[in-house]
Amino acid sequence: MNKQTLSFQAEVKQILHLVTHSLYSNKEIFLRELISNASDACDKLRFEALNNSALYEDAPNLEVRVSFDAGAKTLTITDNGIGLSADEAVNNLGTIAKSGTREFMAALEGEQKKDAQLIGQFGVGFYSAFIVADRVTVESRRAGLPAEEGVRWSSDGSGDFEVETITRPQRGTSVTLHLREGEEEFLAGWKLRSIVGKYSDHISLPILMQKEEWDPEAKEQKKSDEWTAVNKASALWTRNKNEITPEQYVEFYKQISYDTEAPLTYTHNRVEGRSEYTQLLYIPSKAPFDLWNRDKRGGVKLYVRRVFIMDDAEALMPVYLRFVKGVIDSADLPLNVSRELLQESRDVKAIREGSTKRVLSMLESLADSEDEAERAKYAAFWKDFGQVLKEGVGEDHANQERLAKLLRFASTHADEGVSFVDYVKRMKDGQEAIYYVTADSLATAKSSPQLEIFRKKGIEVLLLVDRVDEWLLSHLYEFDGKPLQSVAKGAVDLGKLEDEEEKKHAEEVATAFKPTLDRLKETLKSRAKDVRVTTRLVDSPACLVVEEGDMSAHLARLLKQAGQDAPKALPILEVNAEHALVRRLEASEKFDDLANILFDQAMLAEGGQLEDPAAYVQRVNGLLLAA
Ligand SMILES: Nc1ncnc2c1ncn2[C@@H]1O[C@H](COP(=O)(O)OP(=O)(O)OP(=O)(O)O)[C@@H](O)[C@H]1O
Repeated sequence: MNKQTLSFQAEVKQILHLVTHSLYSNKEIFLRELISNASDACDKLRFEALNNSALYEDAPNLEVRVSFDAGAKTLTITDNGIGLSADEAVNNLGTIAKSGTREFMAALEGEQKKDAQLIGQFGVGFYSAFIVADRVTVESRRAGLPAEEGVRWSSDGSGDFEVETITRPQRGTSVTLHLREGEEEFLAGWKLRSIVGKYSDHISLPILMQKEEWDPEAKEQKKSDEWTAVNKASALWTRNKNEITPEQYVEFYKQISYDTEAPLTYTHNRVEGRSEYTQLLYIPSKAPFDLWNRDKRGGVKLYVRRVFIMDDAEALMPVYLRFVKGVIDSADLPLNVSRELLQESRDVKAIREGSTKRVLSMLESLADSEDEAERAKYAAFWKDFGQVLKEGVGEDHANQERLAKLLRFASTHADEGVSFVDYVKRMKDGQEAIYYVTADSLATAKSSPQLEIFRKKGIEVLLLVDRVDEWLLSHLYEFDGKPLQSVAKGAVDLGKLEDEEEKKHAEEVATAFKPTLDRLKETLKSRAKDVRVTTRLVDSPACLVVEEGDMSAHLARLLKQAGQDAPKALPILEVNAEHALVRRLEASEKFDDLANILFDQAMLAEGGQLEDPAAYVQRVNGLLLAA
């Protein structure tokens, strides 16, 4: 073919115009695109050669070379992949507009129009060369064609391109960029290496560059004839599990997470079925400093067929698993997937569900392990990440039950590490509910007067002292069919755990106490919704509880601390009619003072604050002096 000048197709012209005039940030992306095309071309050769190994000619090792000529101001990306025939060059590099073209242009006209990253999302990667080049020359020969059937394609990216036949002994393609004025930064080895490292490290082919050495006389870097790989050239996750050592897994984790410590655990699987993908997911051993930032994007990188697509693909993991690091490599997603598309994609949904389940299984196998060291790992995980995992109970209904099993609490039985499963195993005969108390600290929780009857009867109570626990409780009502019941809400109903005799005795005490009770109600009517006799106390004279549907006093305090309005519901004062102090009320001349002191002390015991501490002190002092 003699030299021909052809016109770009109308839409391609528009794209080129936009590319050269609108993309100012992240220009370096062009290298990723061209390397990705080169790697695709090698994949295609590999595929075609499955049936025709002659296509490898005398160069069976597939590779990509990146070189530059500072004098000529050119940058060249060469591959020995499938190559292009003259017809393919004409069609694929100028005549046939791609399906993503129109969307790409619409996006460019939108808000973020200046970001070159956009180009990668729409399958028009080749044209990104024109962001930094005012002429692009492609020389190529398709594998299997004779050397004389090579092609040269060249364009300045305005309206036309030229094609001609050339002789090209070597198979594959080289794309040469004649850099624009002002783009000389891409003529430095270190710069190119850093871009390759950033975007193309996990391309599984070697990306080679000429080794450079410092020439002290010329005072510049001199290229040697030796070509070395800039990337690691092997996507770890694509290799077979049994070919990867634990050290390699750890090293890879450190590379992608910037963590200096080894991960707690990891999982590596190839998932096949409706959606095909590989997952390599790690759980760090320590919480990062920004764990609490829910807006922080996830730590999972998305690859499509080994080509890096994006970091922080939050659509791949639920927010409550934001500490998970790793790689997901999809075989189904298009290379041009955008964040927006990710949110809607069914494949991504399947990946997210599958990966969530994987992470949970990973945690379960630690938590339920026969091996004590593994269980200790779970305890360490829980210490750092437990509160974040609790968020999942409200956010991930599909996995709520599995998450509930992974929760760990303090209880009246042990200061940490109590699971619902442990609790249920220890439930007393006839016990129907899982009892808990919420408080600001373990000490306050442990000394809650409301626990007394439970202690006396040997019933375990969970002590919930994390800030997120109240929130957790608003999403989790039961475990294993057993309702979660606050010991500080509503009347105590130990149901079958109470025997008839006790009930009868309590009723008698209550009847005898009735006149005093009425006086108490009257005295405290501005402070307590109700005053009643209780059986929940053993050693304490009184305690405060709230009505079944009301907000717990602890939650109300948390909201107040956070500057939010909490509904003002008066508490109920419950008194232990058999306590010496309460008995004293009846005959006391200082009934009002004693009544208020009882109320204030109940408030203090549950970690609350007195509205008028001075009045309390005065009353106590008055009584002390009278004694
Ligand atoms: N190095 C190469 N070797 C062989 N063919 C190439 C090469 N680079 C580009 N091509 C051809 O040019 C076409 C257009 O490339 P372009 O980057 O614009 O889109 P794409 O590669 O199909 O999509 P994407 O950018 O999402 O990978 C490719 O589909 C391919 O046929």
